[in-house]
Amino acid sequence: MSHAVTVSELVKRYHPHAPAAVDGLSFTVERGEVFGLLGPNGAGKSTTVGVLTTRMLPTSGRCLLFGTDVVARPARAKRLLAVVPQRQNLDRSLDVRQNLLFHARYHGVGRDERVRRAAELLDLMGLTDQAGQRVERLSGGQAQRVVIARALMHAPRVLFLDEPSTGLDPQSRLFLHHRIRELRERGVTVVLTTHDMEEAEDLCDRVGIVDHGRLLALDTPRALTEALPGGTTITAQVRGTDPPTEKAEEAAEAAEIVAALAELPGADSAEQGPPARGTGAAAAAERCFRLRTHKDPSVLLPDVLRVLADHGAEPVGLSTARPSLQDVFISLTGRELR
Ligand SMILES: Nc1ncnc2c1ncn2[C@@H]1O[C@H](COP(=O)(O)OP(=O)(O)OP(=O)(O)O)[C@@H](O)[C@H]1O
Repeated sequence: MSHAVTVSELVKRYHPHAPAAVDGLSFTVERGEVFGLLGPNGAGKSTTVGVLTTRMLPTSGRCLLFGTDVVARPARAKRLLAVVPQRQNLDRSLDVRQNLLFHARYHGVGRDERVRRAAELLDLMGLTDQAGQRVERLSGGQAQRVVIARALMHAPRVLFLDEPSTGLDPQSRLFLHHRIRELRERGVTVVLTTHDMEEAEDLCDRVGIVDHGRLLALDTPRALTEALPGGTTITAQVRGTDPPTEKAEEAAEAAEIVAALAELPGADSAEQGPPARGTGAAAAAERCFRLRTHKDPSVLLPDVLRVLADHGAEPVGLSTARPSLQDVFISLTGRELR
């Protein structure tokens, strides 16, 4: 069975002498998967989606949707796909429901089926109350939902979302993420582009990290972060001594704590770090210890607390942090994503 999306050695050059915007990209997307292309501005994500959605021609390489070549068979490819662009392009002269119905008619969906699908999608997107409203009166989040509902009216098998959360408030973003998961449950394949690593981590079954038109890594968010050296960090904030002990004594005590933490079974390394909380004298007096592990951190937490208690150190905060996709990007490129 063919993949939902196949991209092979895709190259796109906007000008003959300009560097390639997409530079030999290859990946596949499975049926029913939420797949994310994650990368900074200018990485080539929108260009890749542009070729896949027949909006632009590639310089070389091949793109297939469910086995259909998008360059050789663009009309057939268009029936299989829907795209939600970065900027909403609703028809301002129509109301919400009419936007959906017109789109379906354009795609040859019969009358009864159009009406049925519009009602179902308005409900799915939480827009039933806005069905008769002119689109210019909608909020940004509502308009985004109408664009998605409209895109789904011809029952595409793969939905492309270009930076779907840009400009959305946190509540609308959450709503959108729920709906995208629901679409996956219904068997729709979703390909989204984002430069938001939290979005990619939350939503995507697999993520392809792109930079300068090239694929740097591709895997599940979990596998990408777990492959990083360093593993999970456990941070313990400890109350300062009162009255403050001599500097030398305090340093010796801290070194003992660090050594004991580093010796715990499952610990990869330990160190003393700068205090992480607040400002002022109390915070300045706080001390912070960090331990890195590749094991389940919850198993280590009781041991960490025991080490602190053994040294008379009173914990005031304890937290764990798994590496993020941001850390993966930094390790791959040496720069931050944003
Ligand atoms: N129409 C165009 N003409 C010339 N160059 C273009 C055009 N569109 C994009 N580019 C260039 O191609 C490269 C990739 O751009 P693209 O928009 O695909 O990246 P992106 O990863 O989607 O970034 P963003 O998140 O900013 O949309 C960039 O260097 C961009 O300047």
